[in-house]
Amino acid sequence: MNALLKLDRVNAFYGSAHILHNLSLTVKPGERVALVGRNGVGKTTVVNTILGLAALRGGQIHLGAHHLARPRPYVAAQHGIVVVPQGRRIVANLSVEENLHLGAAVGRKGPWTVPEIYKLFPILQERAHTPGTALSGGQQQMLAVGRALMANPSLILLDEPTEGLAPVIVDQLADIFNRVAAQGTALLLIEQNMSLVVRVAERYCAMAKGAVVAEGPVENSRASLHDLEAHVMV
Ligand SMILES: Nc1ncnc2c1ncn2[C@@H]1O[C@H](COP(=O)(O)OP(=O)(O)OP(=O)(O)O)[C@@H](O)[C@H]1O
Repeated sequence: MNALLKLDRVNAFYGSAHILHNLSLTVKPGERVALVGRNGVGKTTVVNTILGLAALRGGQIHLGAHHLARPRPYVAAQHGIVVVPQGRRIVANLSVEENLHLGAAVGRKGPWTVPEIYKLFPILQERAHTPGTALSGGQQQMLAVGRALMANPSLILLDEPTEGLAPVIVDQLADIFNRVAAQGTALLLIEQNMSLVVRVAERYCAMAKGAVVAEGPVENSRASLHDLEAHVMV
């Protein structure tokens, strides 16, 4: 079976700044992969390159069987790959429910509808008509995940979804990510909180200086946590 996402020796730039250096990475259907590494190694740039927000100049990206010649955000979504961006980017003048509908704009059919999102996140139903940005940080993150699910993706790229959130919210999100993955959606989790990574991921790719430099299995164990922390310690 084709990988959902395959980056093969990708080089990416912001202007003349060369950020990704021959980076290779694969996510298969249903897989839960963590992309880890210190601040500034280029994790967000991996996402930005898939979306066309950083310039791809060398190497290849495949989304399933599709060769991504000109990356654009809507092209990724059409092929079932959606992003929960760092900072969430909830649209300020839209309600919670309107923000959810935005996620469905790509028109992919599948199990996720507004009522299904409300079953996953009852708090979003309670606050359906509130402006999205009036929610707490944790609730906004739930909204960002719900909005991504509305595109009925085969793979969700989560860019630091727990940044700045209280441990109790992180626990809730870990549970949600596991429920979403159990239903068959693959995850690529960019995360600094390794205790979340060991609860959600089954494999890690560690980055340094714009390339993947190590890969391995992840288990919900102390040994795995220790192993992962070595890749992010400054
Ligand atoms: N728009 C931009 N223009 C130029 N350089 C950028 C731009 N965005 C990021 N960079 C640089 O690219 C490098 C990689 O940044 P990136 O955000 O991908 O790292 P990261 O691993 O996601 O780190 P963090 O955990 O801090 O988000 C950094 O040196 C950063 O300063």
